[in-house]
Amino acid sequence: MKSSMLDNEVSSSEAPNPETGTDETSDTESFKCELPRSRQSGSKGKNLTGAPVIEVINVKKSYILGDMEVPILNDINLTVYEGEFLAIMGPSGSGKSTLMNLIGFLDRPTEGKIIIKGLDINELSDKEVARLRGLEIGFVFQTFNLIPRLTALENVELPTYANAREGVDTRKRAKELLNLVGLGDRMHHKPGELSGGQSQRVAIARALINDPAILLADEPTGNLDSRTGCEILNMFTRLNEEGRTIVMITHDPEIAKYADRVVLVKDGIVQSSKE
Ligand SMILES: Nc1ncnc2c1ncn2[C@@H]1O[C@H](COP(=O)(O)OP(=O)(O)OP(=O)(O)O)[C@@H](O)[C@H]1O
Repeated sequence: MKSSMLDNEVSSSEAPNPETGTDETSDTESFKCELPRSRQSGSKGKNLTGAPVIEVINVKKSYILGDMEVPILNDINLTVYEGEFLAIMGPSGSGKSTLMNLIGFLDRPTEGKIIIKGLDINELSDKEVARLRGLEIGFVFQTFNLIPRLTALENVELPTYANAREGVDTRKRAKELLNLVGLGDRMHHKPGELSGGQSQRVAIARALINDPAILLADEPTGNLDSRTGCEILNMFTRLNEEGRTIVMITHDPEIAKYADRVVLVKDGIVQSSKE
């Protein structure tokens, strides 16, 4: 078990609203996230002495449309270190999700190398890639991507059907994770019976089921009201402080403040990287 977050109680700010039983709020416009102290300027200064956990080297990606090759990523170079919280920003259509999908082995680059924890995807079989992805990478998407006919508990367990760590009682861990994200009383609900914030909590629990080293999040708060979004970001902050490497795509500079470092993808390259 990499983190101790399972042992922690869900903080009151992350618990569902006791009056409504949901985590949705009506004051969506007025609410503003208070950045956790550890994220406020001057107190970040994280000492990243860990090994590179993600290396993107001279990566190009194009799509074939009809008989045309459309280049999306021209020459991406990016290193993410163990324990880092990185935000990826950039204009719509610039290729942020494409890059994330390459890092998460959901797609392969046209050229170049992606190395995860020292393993080069180009040198792995499809089976090895699937195992590395299943055990070391957790995904959180803007649209939650839960399976509608499965309960919250079954959705959280789902990744373990393909890949699971040896000796782990996955049912027990799935329940612990749902408790952790404040959904102990919603385990047997299906996604259609959950709010957006609750659905995203299920998706986070699912992403953590195999205790991955890396969390990849594509606009994880994009479909949530601001208060619920803050709660999800605070959850990410805690997961990061416990040692997980996080890469998050966002359009919102306020959300990017949660990260240690922000990179900008534009015109097919990583254009800037500011601490
Ligand atoms: N499977 C695909 N086939 C062809 N083109 C694709 C495919 N996937 C993405 N694209 C194109 O690649 C470009 C980059 O898409 P991508 O989703 O990576 O951008 P993005 O920066 O994440 O955008 P947004 O911020 O709007 O989500 C877009 O022009 C898109 O149309």
